[in-house]
Amino acid sequence: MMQGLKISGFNAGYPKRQIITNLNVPLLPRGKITVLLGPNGCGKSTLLRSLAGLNRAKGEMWLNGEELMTLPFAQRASRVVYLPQSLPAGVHLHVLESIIVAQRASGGRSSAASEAEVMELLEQLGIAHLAMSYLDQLSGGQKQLVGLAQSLIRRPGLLLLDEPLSALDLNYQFHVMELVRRETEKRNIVTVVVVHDINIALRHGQHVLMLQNGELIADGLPEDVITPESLARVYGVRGRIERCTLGTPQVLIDGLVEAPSF
Ligand SMILES: Nc1ncnc2c1ncn2[C@@H]1O[C@H](COP(=O)(O)OP(=O)(O)OP(=O)(O)O)[C@@H](O)[C@H]1O
Repeated sequence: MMQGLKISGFNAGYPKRQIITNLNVPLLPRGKITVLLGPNGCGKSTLLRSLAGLNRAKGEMWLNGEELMTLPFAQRASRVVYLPQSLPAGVHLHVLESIIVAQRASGGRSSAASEAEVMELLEQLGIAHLAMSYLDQLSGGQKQLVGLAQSLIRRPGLLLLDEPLSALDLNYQFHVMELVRRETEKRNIVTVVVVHDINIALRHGQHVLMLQNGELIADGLPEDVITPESLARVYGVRGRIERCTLGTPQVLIDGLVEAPSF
């Protein structure tokens, strides 16, 4: 049985607008973080939402040998969790309750998490002290961490995180990506994370997909996909890859490929 996520002939979009056309992704590995990159508006959120069954789509998606597109929504939702860019506003629950509610919403495939398990997860995310705080009284970054806890507690086979770092400070970005990497490995799941920061992708991604205008233009190891050529083609910037003293690759941007005219 094929392990990982395979996407074939995938089409997705909105009633009057097709965004993703005939997307084929040979295999996203299990136990590893795949980073999804691409310019604003290229279709990253549309793709993730469609994989989660939240947007209309056609085609095939195979997760560990099981075809998910033909499953009833509730069964698919127990296997695929999508964390949107921001949590819905106006939910008057405290953090602990919201995580228990999220877990119950996962369709009962996994046994109920104990309060101790939820608290341990909050501890790992550094937000245990917020367990009794109301969601609508949290900062943007704290809400993102709660969203991550709500996603992980549902024990998905496919975890889709849409810009989970956008409100986090530098230290938390690092901490959260390390946690997501550890959990992805421990749970042996497929995790896809949308980020805009190329250096986060290089440092924390173990596989990279690059989208442009709804089409997959590169798929592979971070250093094979993030190159001066792809940066110029996809983002229109002149970039080079340098190594820091610890050997980690970093992108330095020297300017735009074509200077804008004023
Ligand atoms: N509900 C909608 N109805 C019609 N078009 C939409 C809808 N939502 C998004 N789009 C369009 O689909 C295209 C892809 O949007 P999407 O949000 O998937 O891009 P993205 O790559 O996630 O962008 P960003 O990096 O800016 O978040 C955009 O042109 C957008 O205008």
